[in-house]
Amino acid sequence: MFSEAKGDSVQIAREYMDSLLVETRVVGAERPDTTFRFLGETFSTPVMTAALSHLDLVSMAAGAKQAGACVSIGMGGNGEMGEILATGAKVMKIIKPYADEKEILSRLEYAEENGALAVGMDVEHAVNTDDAEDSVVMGLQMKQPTLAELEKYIRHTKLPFFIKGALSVQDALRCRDLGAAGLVLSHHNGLTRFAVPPVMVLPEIRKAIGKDLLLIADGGIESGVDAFKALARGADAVTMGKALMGPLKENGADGVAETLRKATAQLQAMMIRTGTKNLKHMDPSVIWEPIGYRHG
Ligand SMILES: Cc1cc2nc3c(=O)[nH]c(=O)nc-3n(C[C@H](O)[C@H](O)[C@H](O)COP(=O)(O)O)c2cc1C
Repeated sequence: MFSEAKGDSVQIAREYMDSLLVETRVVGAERPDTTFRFLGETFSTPVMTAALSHLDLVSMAAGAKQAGACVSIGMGGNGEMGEILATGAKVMKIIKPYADEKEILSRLEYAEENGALAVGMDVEHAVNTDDAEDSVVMGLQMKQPTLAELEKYIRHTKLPFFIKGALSVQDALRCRDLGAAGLVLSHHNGLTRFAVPPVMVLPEIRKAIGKDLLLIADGGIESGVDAFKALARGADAVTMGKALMGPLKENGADGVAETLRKATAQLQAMMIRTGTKNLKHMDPSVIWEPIGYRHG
């Protein structure tokens, strides 16, 4: 039997993130620019909102828009998606791996017809954590999509398609071959026990796929310092989830905007301290990691 406490992937990811040290390169550093160009749009920051659900996502989107950030949204029907899109925020809709294909196709079609920026699927949420049963989420049955099904969903839409839950080179290569636009590297709040932290596996995935896929690091991003570490290790963007929930509850859209702006300011400070002039010049060699795990 494993230790449940030790197998908590959220905790493992936190400890790994905090073990990473940053080398300063301040001499002659230029004022950094956090402008983020993504899927033909320009954002003020590469810090996005995570694909949350069962919350006031309309205010979340309004706050992200205020801060010039891209929004991802999770489970929810087309009605809610419409209200979120009406805020004018740029939205990536992450669709659950529903067993009923109609649920997937209708959301893909709605997202495309109503101006979403991108879509995706959180494939990591198909099965339960501690048995091999398919999950039931909010009364809706999930199912692990086959490669053929995933390819069908990707081809069903003209929108860029992101696979959320890929966390290995094997999955990254498969997603690229299926025609995905990118990955959200995630273990979905520890759904997989003892999961390799996204920020740990990032450099290996980046090396394997080069620029073929956009990489978004998800999980445990609580500050601009965390964001900097993920970006330096090869992410194009990061998402912030739980860290936005308190500010959303307390101050609605303004709380979300303020938190995203603060994270972006912290990211900018880390960039100036490391001589990183913009997001295109992130350099993994500024990060020092303790010698520890090796891919076995
Ligand atoms: C309340 C809540 C609802 C979530 N709903 C979804 C969802 O519907 N779809 C999804 O892909 N992920 C969902 N997630 C997972 C988040 O997108 C994210 O992967 C996870 O929270 C880790 O990021 P964080 O540490 O920044 O929160 C949810 C997380 C929370 C806390």
